[in-house]
Amino acid sequence: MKVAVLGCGSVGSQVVRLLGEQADDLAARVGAPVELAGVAVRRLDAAREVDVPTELLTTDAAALVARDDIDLVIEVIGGIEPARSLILGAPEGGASVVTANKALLAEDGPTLFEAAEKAGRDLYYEAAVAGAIPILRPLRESLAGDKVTRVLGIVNGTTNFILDKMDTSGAGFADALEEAQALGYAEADPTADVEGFDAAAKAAILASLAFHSRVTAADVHREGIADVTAGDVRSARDMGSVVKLLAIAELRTGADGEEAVSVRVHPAMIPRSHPLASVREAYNAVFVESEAAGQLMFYGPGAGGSPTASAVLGDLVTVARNHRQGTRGMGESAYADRAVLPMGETLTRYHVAIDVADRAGVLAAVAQAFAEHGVSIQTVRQEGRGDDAQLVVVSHEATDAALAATVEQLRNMEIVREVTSVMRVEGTEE
Ligand SMILES: NC(=O)C1=CN([C@@H]2O[C@H](COP(=O)(O)OP(=O)(O)OC[C@H]3O[C@@H](n4cnc5c(N)ncnc54)[C@H](OP(=O)(O)O)[C@@H]3O)[C@@H](O)[C@H]2O)C=CC1
Ligand SMILES: N[C@@H](CC=O)C(=O)O
Repeated sequence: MKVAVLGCGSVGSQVVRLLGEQADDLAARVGAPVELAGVAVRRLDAAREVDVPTELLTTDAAALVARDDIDLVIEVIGGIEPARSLILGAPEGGASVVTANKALLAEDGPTLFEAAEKAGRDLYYEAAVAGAIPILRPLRESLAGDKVTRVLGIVNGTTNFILDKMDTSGAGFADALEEAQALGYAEADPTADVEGFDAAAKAAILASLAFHSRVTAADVHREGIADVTAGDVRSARDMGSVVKLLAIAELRTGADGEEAVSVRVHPAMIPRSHPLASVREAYNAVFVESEAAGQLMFYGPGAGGSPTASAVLGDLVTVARNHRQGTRGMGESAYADRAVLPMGETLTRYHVAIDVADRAGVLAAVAQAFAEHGVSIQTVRQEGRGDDAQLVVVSHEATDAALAATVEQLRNMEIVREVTSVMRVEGTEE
């Protein structure tokens, strides 16, 4: 089994290391030696976390993929191009593909699956979602006989690391991000993490598999953590909650009465008693709810070179075994034709902190604003007096559009000095 590794950064270097260190075990599991045949990089002279024999290094990834002795291409370059062309080129040349590239899969997955299928080759991508956690195989295979109704999780290690540091050590956003980058968790451009693009790509992949539907990154409502302030984190703490960046994919009934898919990524407050609240540092966790199985939880390291390489090598063994048996794994399941629900129609809950003028009737006026949009209030409490007076409101579930309109109205009220924090709330309504 001859393997070409494209990219030798955080993930690729660990794939190369494991291919060397586990060579005997891999050969035993596959039933044939697994040989590293080449490693494509951008810079030949860059310092690497692993020693790669000079004769295996190349900057010509396309030529490596086109070699007719390559059985498997592992793509860990990332981004859209040249990754897409290389992944499309591999099956044409007779090789299967393992990739960790969620950005590309969420943008153009079906094109890649079709190319692999047409050529009778495998395309596996367990590492693309939640690092080392086996979550895609369970969704695709173990739960294939069940009906998944909801997937809820923390799927970005970098943002979880940042929010955790802000909560526990009072670290500033920039310092926490720098630490996450040094640890190899962040994407080449950390905007993808911070602005929620990475989590949105993973949410699209999860939703596609969970609901057998075609969901792309563009279908996902996305908000990152760049606007989460120390005040929001403090506000959450005062409520006995934490702020997490959540990816939520669920089946809901649309306005037309048809089953639709709702997929979103946004920061949310969750109670400290919620299992997701205890997911620390760069760990990820994914809850899956299905009709027959009930609730399942998957937890583990969601980012970093070595954990991600573990998932890549798991796929390698599967592909190699298929290859030895002259077969290929099941392709993606047929796509159900489900609409994607607009965010405005999605049911959510809000936590709103409002600096108000401390005078009679304030509470009634604020409650009236919520009522006018059909949003009922779960709890409201007043903090401080005089110039420091603040109302903290937590709503019951309502459409996101109604909640957003309520906040807009609050911002325009004369008695409201400032709406200081608006955040969605997840977890049981107590
Ligand atoms: N880091 C993580 O925790 C995780 C990453 N992933 C995914 O894994 C993939 C790789 O991520 P990561 O290892 O962090 O990325 P890095 O930025 O650390 O590494 C990228 C590698 O690709 C090489 N490269 C870039 N452009 C080219 C090119 N045109 N031809 C050949 N090689 C090229 C770079 O070469 P050079 O070193 O010479 O610059 C580098 O070795 C991405 O898709 C990412 O989303 C998935 C899960 C977790
Ligand atoms: N940048 C990503 C890496 C893994 O997918 C993250 O932080 O989760």
